[in-house]
Amino acid sequence: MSTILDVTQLSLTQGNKALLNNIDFTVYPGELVGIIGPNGAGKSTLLKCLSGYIFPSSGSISLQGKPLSSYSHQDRAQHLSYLPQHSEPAFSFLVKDVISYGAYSHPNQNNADELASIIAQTNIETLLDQPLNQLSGGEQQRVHFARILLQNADIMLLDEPTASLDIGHESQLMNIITAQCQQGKTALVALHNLNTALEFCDRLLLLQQGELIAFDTPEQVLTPAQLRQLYHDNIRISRHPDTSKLYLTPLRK
Ligand SMILES: Nc1ncnc2c1ncn2[C@@H]1O[C@H](COP(=O)(O)OP(=O)(O)OP(=O)(O)O)[C@@H](O)[C@H]1O
Repeated sequence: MSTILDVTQLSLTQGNKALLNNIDFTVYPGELVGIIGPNGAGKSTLLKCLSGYIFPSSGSISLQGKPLSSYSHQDRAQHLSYLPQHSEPAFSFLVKDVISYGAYSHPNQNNADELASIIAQTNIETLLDQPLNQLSGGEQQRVHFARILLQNADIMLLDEPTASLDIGHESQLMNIITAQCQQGKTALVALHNLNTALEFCDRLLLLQQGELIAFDTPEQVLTPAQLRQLYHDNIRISRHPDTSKLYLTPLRK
């Protein structure tokens, strides 16, 4: 199968600090890839490079076999969507207008049915006529995710899309991403909740201090030895009694 994303020898240096150091990986269509790693590991920096929002110091990023830098803005927006970790609403845009910006890259398509379905899936029916900057953090996150879904790009780059969500909405959002990937979309999602990463992701890309430490199936990446190296004795590593999957919780000392 041909790849959808090829990252080769990607490095980014700011001052004398290497934020990303010789990162190599490839992603296939339909994959749900979790990007994990401790605070400051470089997850957001990597996603910003992949989105074209910032430029690497060296290395290359190919999207569907073509250099990312060769895409026009509109072309790129049709192939790739990006949900940043933080986005402060500067103006009091209405929720329904914010979502509609998702269709900006394909203005001639009639997407009324798709829009209605996305609004229902993300549970934002009652928010549509409200100003975005008067919503809670989790509500704003769901609105931005709805905008990304409407953009309908081949690859979604999502930076901690569940960070402000309650566990029910977290599950809903991850299941929507899973369904999208089953229909052929590809997702790269930065996550801190490792149980969520274990439950939903096909592969995990583990970063630490700007280095790619591992890129493999969740159980191959999150070995007890690796977890101890990353999080020391701050976590409890067990197996879930129902699923036998690895189960990680903060440890009270
Ligand atoms: N514009 C910048 N200039 C210099 N250093 C930066 C810049 N942006 C980020 N960094 C540094 O790069 C490193 C990686 O930051 P990044 O935001 O990518 O980490 P992260 O893995 O997403 O962390 P978190 O889990 O806390 O969100 C951090 O040490 C950060 O201080």
